[in-house]
Amino acid sequence: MEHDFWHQRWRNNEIGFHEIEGSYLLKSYFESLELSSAPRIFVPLCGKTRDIAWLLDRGVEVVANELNENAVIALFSELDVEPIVKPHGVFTQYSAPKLCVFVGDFFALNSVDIGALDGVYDRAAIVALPQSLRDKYTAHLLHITNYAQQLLVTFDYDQSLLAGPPFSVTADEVQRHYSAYYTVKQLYRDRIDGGFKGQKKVFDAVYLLQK
Ligand SMILES: C[S@@+](CC[C@H](N)C(=O)[O-])C[C@H]1O[C@@H](n2cnc3c(N)ncnc32)[C@H](O)[C@@H]1O
Repeated sequence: MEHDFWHQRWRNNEIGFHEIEGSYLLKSYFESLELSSAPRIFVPLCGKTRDIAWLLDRGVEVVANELNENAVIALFSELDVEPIVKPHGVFTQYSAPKLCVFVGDFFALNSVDIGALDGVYDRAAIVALPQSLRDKYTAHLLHITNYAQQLLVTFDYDQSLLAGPPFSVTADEVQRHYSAYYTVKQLYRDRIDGGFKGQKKVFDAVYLLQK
């Protein structure tokens, strides 16, 4: 999607993807990741997700990325944390103890920006991107995270019935992107009560990607 599309969504507060209580799927499946006692997790395309608060509460150090600066300002405000804000290459870096968010284009991030990681948490990141960008997204994510294990949360539905985002990312597509690098395990898939955007048959799914 064009950057303007997302900036406009944030400007108009069209953020139906945002979960006020955070994702119950993260809470249910986070323990599946094999983590050290002080893990460091990357959250791509993070919006102002409350999942970051949940991770911080568990002692996880979070490094994240988001295009829209107002989303990141809201993220810190809702955490009730005053960030240190400074330029970092083409990014603006918002940081606080145990949290660093790079504001700017995901595709401009590199592995040095992100540093060493224990894992990646992708919720509504791959599904935010159209098919034409998803190969590029997964290749770049693998590269900058040095193939760190992932907890991946997706949606799938009949794409012919609904234009994204969120886009439908099926189990086959997850395999196609990642099976050369990880063992891909589907931990969960179930129908979302009521579906979304007028579509009743929508599923969410959780995958664990580990070497
Ligand atoms: C569907 S939302 C998901 C946000 C968050 N992961 C969540 O679960 O609430 C996708 C987010 O990706 C951001 N985004 C889109 N394209 C991006 C890019 N190229 N680089 C960084 N962030 C991007 C959007 O601004 C938006 O906040």
